[in-house]
Amino acid sequence: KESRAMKFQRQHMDPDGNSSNNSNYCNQMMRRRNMTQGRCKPVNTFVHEPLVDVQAICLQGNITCKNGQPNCHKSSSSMNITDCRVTSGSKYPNCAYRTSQKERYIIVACEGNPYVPVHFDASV
Ligand SMILES: Nc1ncnc2c1ncn2[C@@H]1O[C@H](C(=O)NS(=O)(=O)C[C@H]2[C@@H](O)[C@H](n3ccc(=O)[nH]c3=O)O[C@@H]2CO)[C@@H](O)[C@H]1O
Repeated sequence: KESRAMKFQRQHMDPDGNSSNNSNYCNQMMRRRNMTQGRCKPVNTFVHEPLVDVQAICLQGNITCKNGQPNCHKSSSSMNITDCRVTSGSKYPNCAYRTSQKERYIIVACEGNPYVPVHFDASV
């Protein structure tokens, strides 16, 4: 069974990638990372920073997550990310995404021992 930490990495980590001038990045990556099975996952963010830097976010002060839990943390600096958003013309199983490259602070939820990211909450 995939751990929540590994699921977070599968869904959100792409340290060596970037989507600048690759409008197909999300179409490729959403499929490659298994987020187009059963349905097209509507929204997903990939983070183009080293894993250790994203894990270090869990050391920041606690903030409230969108779901009201108190175990979210915001990155201390902005990060290179790609937002993938399903297009209106997208028809399962041919999931079609808009690729948006951004520099944003990111907010993740952390859990466990070791205390690591398990959920991507938002970017700001
Ligand atoms: N505090 C917590 N602590 C611990 N765990 C927590 C906590 N909260 C949820 N989980 C768990 O996480 C799991 C999960 O998949 N949550 S999810 O909301 O659907 C993820 C969102 C995110 O993947 C994506 N998104 C969204 C915006 C964006 O900018 N970028 C972007 O990528 O869209 C998804 C839907 O929004 C689920 O098991 C839930 O129980």
